[in-house]
Amino acid sequence: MSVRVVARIRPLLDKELDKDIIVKPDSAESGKPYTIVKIPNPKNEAEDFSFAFNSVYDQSTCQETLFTSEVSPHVKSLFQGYDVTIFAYGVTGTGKTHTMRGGLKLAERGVIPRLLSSVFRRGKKIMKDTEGNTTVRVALSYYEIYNDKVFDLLEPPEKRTPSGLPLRAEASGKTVVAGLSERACEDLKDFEKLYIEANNNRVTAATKLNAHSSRSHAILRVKLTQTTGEIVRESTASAIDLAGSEDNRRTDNGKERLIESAAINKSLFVLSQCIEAISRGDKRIPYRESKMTRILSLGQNNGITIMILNLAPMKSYHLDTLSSLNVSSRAKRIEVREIENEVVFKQFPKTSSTTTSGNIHRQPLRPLANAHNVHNGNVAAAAKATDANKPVKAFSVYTDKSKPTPVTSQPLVLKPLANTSNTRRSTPAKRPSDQEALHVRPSKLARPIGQPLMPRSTATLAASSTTSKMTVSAEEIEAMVEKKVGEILAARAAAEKSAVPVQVHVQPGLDDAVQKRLDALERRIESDEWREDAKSEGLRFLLAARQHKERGEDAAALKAYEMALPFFPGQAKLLSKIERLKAKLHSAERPRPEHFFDVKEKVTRKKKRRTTSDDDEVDADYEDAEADVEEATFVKPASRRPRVKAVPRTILPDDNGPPSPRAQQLLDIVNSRDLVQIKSLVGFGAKKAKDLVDYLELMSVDEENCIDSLGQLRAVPGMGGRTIDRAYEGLLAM
Ligand SMILES: Nc1ncnc2c1ncn2[C@@H]1O[C@H](COP(=O)(O)OP(=O)(O)OP(=O)(O)O)[C@@H](O)[C@H]1O
Repeated sequence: MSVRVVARIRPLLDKELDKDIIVKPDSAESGKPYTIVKIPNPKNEAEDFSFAFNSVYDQSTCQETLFTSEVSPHVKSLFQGYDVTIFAYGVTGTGKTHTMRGGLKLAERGVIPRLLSSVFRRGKKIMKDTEGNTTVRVALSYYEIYNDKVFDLLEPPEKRTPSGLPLRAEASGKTVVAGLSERACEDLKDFEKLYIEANNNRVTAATKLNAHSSRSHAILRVKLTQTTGEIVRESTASAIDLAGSEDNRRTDNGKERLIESAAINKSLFVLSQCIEAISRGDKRIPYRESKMTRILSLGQNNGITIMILNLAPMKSYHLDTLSSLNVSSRAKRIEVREIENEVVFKQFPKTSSTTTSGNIHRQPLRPLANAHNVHNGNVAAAAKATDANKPVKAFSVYTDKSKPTPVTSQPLVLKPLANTSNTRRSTPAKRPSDQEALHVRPSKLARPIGQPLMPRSTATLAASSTTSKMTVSAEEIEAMVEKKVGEILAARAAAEKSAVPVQVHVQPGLDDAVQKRLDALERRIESDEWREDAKSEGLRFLLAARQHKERGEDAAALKAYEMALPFFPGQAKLLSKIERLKAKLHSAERPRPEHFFDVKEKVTRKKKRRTTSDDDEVDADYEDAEADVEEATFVKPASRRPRVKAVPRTILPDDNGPPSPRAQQLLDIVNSRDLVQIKSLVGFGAKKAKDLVDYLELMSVDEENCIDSLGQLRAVPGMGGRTIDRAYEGLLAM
């Protein structure tokens, strides 16, 4: 993934005064374009802080200049199959909506209408140039995330459900919004009509700071589909107008606005955590902690990301501006490499013998452009080969001079080339098949002779660094790629076919305790402990299976276990469960109680040592998942995590009411921001304590802004689930 971070300083508005300007652009060398933002140190105004960006746009920058410099070059990449994400970040009232949406007049149109206009123009040209052989289709989705819930903006507000639309992890690792509508869009007029209508649906509420403050993150998704015969190339441009971060004390917010602000601050905080983690090169990016970051998938997605930091130049925004400058300057350290997308066919090649023969006429994978992908085994390996000192997973640092070249100027190749979620995993896969596929990815370098699609310099570099290591033949690679794609498609088909409800619902007949544990598991699935989206999908199936089993619905349980199988392929215990259920259904004899099997299996599993290394990884995945299902349902929970000992279940005081003395004690400890005190709470390790303190620091620059209720505390990232209950119960036990 590549992230380009630019800053835009807005002009003064009517009542703002020149003398209050404190934010200024600067250049690294005189006469060069601006790349630095300067702002005084609030504690010593004689001293300036400098923040470096890829580009800085001053108050005089018009909409066209910003678009031409920052977005327009990536439209070509979009048509080459890359995903492009553009998001505006900044404090309320700094010009995010102006930048993304803009005004109605032609000159004032923002990034979004200009992007659409560009896409339609280029699409028409392609259709004309290919005399209709290539068709280009544009479809729009538009949704908002309000209070961490997703709502479709193309649907009227009456159709909204209180809980909003769920997110779904695709087998490819991509996170999508389930049930989101998509409208085909023929031309700019179509788009404008849809866009205006949808914006009327957007939740906005006036605040003291800005009379038209947007209180939700708005995400426009432009899906581009180019079809030439059987070959489909799909890519997506996402334009995101983030809600503004703000300081509640200055906005005189009421209760409702406070809740909105908490949700906004939470998601922006998680965004900043993700950015920080990526820039540090962490393995674990906490992107799953808010819906917005899950959808953005920072650090997970491929393609091109442009972050526009909007800034107001005045003193009244001083501390907020500093905070957002801090976040964005971290984003600037995110690695700057793009990844080529993988191949997909409109129709997956039939499983006839020809597809596995050496005669197939499809390209295994697209050529390496100027890209190296840290998530991709072979490219990372190639990078390693060329730079032994550089860790494969490391992120490189921008130099201010290096404006990232999005894609090499290769011609539009009407070859199987698509950005599809179907064949891509965001993280190194755990399943053996995926591992295998990753290891064989040198296929990108084993392009059939005579098709030098790679720019020469890149090709030479890549080849020189890897050819000596090539041990797999083109046919073998073909077969392996085929196998990999087949597996993914099978998993997807299985998931689509499923009639088994995979969401956890309240089930009559399950007692409260069991239901609570199921709910807890559901939350865990959503939490960062389930970083592997595909794995959590598999877990959902397992969970559904266990519910069915508990209710004696063996046929449905069998089906759900079968649905889980693609996520844990070849997993022996899962297979044996399936077999047992089949046998049980077949014989229809009265079985022993199901939980008897489970307990026994669990004990046996614990005693047994695994021996086959090939199966280790998949078994570990499966067993993790299965252990969680068991823990959540019927078996005495395994003591995998420390528990509060022998404390009778406590009734917590009303989350949003006045805190009880004990709750107040908990809040005092939290508000102390003292790591030692916070770490003394049950369930708080060093990391959790630090995250909490960081959050409090980010929420307010001084120490007056405190958490006043357990409800507010629960809204803090990482404080979900039973965290607060356990800390509270722990205090009682002391
Ligand atoms: N570059 C600019 N040129 C002219 N006016 C601007 C510019 N940027 C922002 N403005 C004006 O500043 C005001 C606030 O901008 P805008 O509503 O876009 O802020 P925002 O960051 O989207 O706020 P919120 O987070 O509340 O949605 C608007 O009146 C807008 O027209």
